[in-house]
Amino acid sequence: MIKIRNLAVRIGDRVIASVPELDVTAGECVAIVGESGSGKTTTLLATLGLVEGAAVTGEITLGGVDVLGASPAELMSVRGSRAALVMQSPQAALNPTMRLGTLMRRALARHGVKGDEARRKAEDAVAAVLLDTAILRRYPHQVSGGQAQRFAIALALALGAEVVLADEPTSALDVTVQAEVVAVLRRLRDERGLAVLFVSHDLALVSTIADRVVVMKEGAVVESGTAADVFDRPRDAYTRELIAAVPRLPERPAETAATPPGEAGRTGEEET
Ligand SMILES: Nc1ncnc2c1ncn2[C@@H]1O[C@H](COP(=O)(O)OP(=O)(O)OP(=O)(O)O)[C@@H](O)[C@H]1O
Repeated sequence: MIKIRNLAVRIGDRVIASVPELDVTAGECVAIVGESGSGKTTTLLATLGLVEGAAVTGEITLGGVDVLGASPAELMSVRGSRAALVMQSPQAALNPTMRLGTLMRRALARHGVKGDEARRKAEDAVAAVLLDTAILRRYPHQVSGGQAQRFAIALALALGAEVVLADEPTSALDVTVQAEVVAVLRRLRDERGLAVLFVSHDLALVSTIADRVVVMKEGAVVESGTAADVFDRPRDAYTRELIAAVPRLPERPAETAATPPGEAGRTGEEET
């Protein structure tokens, strides 16, 4: 789904993100963590071909498309369908004058999906993120931040997204709502094989979803490995510092990779 090799993003002489190797496969969540300015967002935006004003070199494949060699039209097409960006403030990205159902229908129509099929896809996607279909009749200002976030994920699913790139998707939300949004992503990863690239500075939250973790500092990867390796046996001093700064890491879901699909990482909170 995502393959990065020898990525370097430079502004003048300064390398703001350098990632030798990063893969995200179907049914897997990889988190990039690190303090502010470490290069997390730059890496995510480079993966989508959205970095501007910087020189990007290396190899990036997203949903089968060679991002650095693709035409603008090819990039638009992969971003609009197979890969979706979920941002911090989804409400800001939703047209305030349209009901969510209209918004979803218009997006589907642009992909040639109309009528009953569009209605069915919209309802399926909304149910997949554990929202009531009544939400489709509401305007963006009539839903909470967590609901808007989940609707944004539903929109991506309806359009056929196989990979979601989430940039601090939960930092504008309170803790319980954060847990709900992450539970939805976890469920979609486990049940639909969604690939998730999750960028966050919140290690406690990351520990509840990541299968693998990449730690960045000052634009470089200082450590990467399975969540168990990075959280339980950190090798790098900076990773140990980051972990020490978290009051108490929540218990991670039972080893996600070894658990059959549909069972991994499920907790009661997602049913709320
Ligand atoms: N277009 C740009 N022009 C100049 N500098 C930039 C640009 N984009 C990013 N940077 C710099 O590159 C570095 C990495 O930024 P980036 O946003 O990737 O960090 P981050 O780890 O995502 O931080 P945060 O958690 O605060 O979002 C920062 O020092 C930032 O100021």
